[in-house]
Amino acid sequence: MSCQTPIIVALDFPSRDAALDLAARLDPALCRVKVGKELFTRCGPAIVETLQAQGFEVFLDLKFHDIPNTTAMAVKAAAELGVWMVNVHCSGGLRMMAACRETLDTLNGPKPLLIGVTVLTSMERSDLAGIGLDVEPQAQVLRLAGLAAEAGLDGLVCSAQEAPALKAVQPQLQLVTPGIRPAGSAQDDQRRILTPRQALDVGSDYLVIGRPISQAADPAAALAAVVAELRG
Ligand SMILES: O=c1ccn([C@@H]2O[C@H](COP(=O)(O)O)[C@@H](O)[C@H]2O)c(=O)[nH]1
Repeated sequence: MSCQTPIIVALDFPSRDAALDLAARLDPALCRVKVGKELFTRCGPAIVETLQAQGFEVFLDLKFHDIPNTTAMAVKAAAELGVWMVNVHCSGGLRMMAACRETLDTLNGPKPLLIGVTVLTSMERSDLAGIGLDVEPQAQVLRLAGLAAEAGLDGLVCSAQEAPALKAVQPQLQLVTPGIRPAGSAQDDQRRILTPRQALDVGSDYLVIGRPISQAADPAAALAAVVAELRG
């Protein structure tokens, strides 16, 4: 049965043991898990298969960004691994995203949600200026969202701060929002943040939460607190 929770816990760890230690403290009925670049580069597909065997649906957060054929074949490999969600950078362009969509659509069986990364939640206006984009993050997110919608993607990675504007123009896209910080927790390197409750209230579909849970003294209690905040 598919998990009903909006919470995705980021397993950002340097080893299999550390990731599985946290997973053992989490309940697959209360959260999904995210495998990102650090853990996947250390452990490979086996860590995904292990987490799936433990009952977790896995978001493979490798943010593919390459020419259309290479990206589409990477997405196909992720689909064949049985992940629940996979993502590509929208800045790879319309043809790249469309190639991923077309490739997934040719596959038989369950397909992962195909999600486009817009503007990283660690970035603010000055970071965009540094890469030659003289624009507010939300304007760039909306531009990339239009391309993702045209390519037939299922959703976007964005900040929850952009959710109201996105839902107004692309209500069919599911919004996956990192940069979630429970009140009182450290901002770390994130810049465009909201609390779990705020994020859900403004239209986020999925909340990606890493360090506020993974680095907590009691990760299970930290997850339970987020669950309670969302129910309250
Ligand atoms: O724009 C983005 C895209 C991905 N992420 C990832 O989400 C988690 C957030 O972790 P925290 O510890 O809660 O900051 C992390 O794995 C990032 O790679 C993101 O933060 N922003």
